[in-house]
Amino acid sequence: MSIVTNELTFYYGKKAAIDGLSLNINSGFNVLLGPNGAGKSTLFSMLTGLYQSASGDIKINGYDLNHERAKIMQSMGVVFQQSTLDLDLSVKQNLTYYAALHGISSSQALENISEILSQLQLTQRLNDKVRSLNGGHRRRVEIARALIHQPKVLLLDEATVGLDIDSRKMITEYVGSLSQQLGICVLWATHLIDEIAADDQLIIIDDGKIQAQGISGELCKKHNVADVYQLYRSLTASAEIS
Ligand SMILES: Nc1ncnc2c1ncn2[C@@H]1O[C@H](COP(=O)(O)OP(=O)(O)OP(=O)(O)O)[C@@H](O)[C@H]1O
Repeated sequence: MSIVTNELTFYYGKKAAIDGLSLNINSGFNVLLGPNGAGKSTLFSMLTGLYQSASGDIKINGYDLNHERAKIMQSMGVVFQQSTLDLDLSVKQNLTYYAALHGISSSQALENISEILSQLQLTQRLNDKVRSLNGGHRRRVEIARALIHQPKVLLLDEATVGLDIDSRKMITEYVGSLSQQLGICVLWATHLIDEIAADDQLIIIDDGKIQAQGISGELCKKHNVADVYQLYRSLTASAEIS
């Protein structure tokens, strides 16, 4: 499982939001850390094929995004920054509809949903309308939806922003355990520094460029700083962080 980008560039008008970005990540929990405006969401839009790179290329699990997008999408799950759930449908309806889009049979979908909702402690909410769920539960439904087709690559853009501490902890631990148990390649974009463990793969992005990539604890040693916060401060121009 891998995501490899080579010299990616993306412009909004004349401004380069992604600027010659080369990334190489494999199975496991990979944290993409950067301040507001660093280019995280733009990179996600490129990795999902929504935005076309002005130059460079993207390979996901060995497939070229320009030529084999359908194959990539079959094994990619995405949780975007903004919710895309239908609030007036139930949890089950949201999930079964998405499973059907992936060509999963109803019986298989129900089996997958039951297992994932149980892991996410949401079984009791299966028939509730999404509108009645709190923010943490809605996020869990989005993660469940992204996992229904058993993806090999999982992208999450600021999945825990705005959630309370318990929900954040539950979601980060769950996604972290998925990446270990199933060998999924997770790319977890965040600007919340406390979500990063010393053994996580860390990619620091700023100004549309990778500023550092490696095991979080090792990067701190290499840059001779005490913690990720100091590492982040030393590598980003306008660090504003929670
Ligand atoms: N639709 C747009 N039009 C023009 N500029 C944009 C647009 N979207 C983003 N930008 C700019 O591109 C740069 C990268 O933005 P992007 O949203 O990718 O960063 P981000 O790291 O995801 O930030 P945030 O954490 O605030 O979402 C920023 O300078 C931003 O102002």
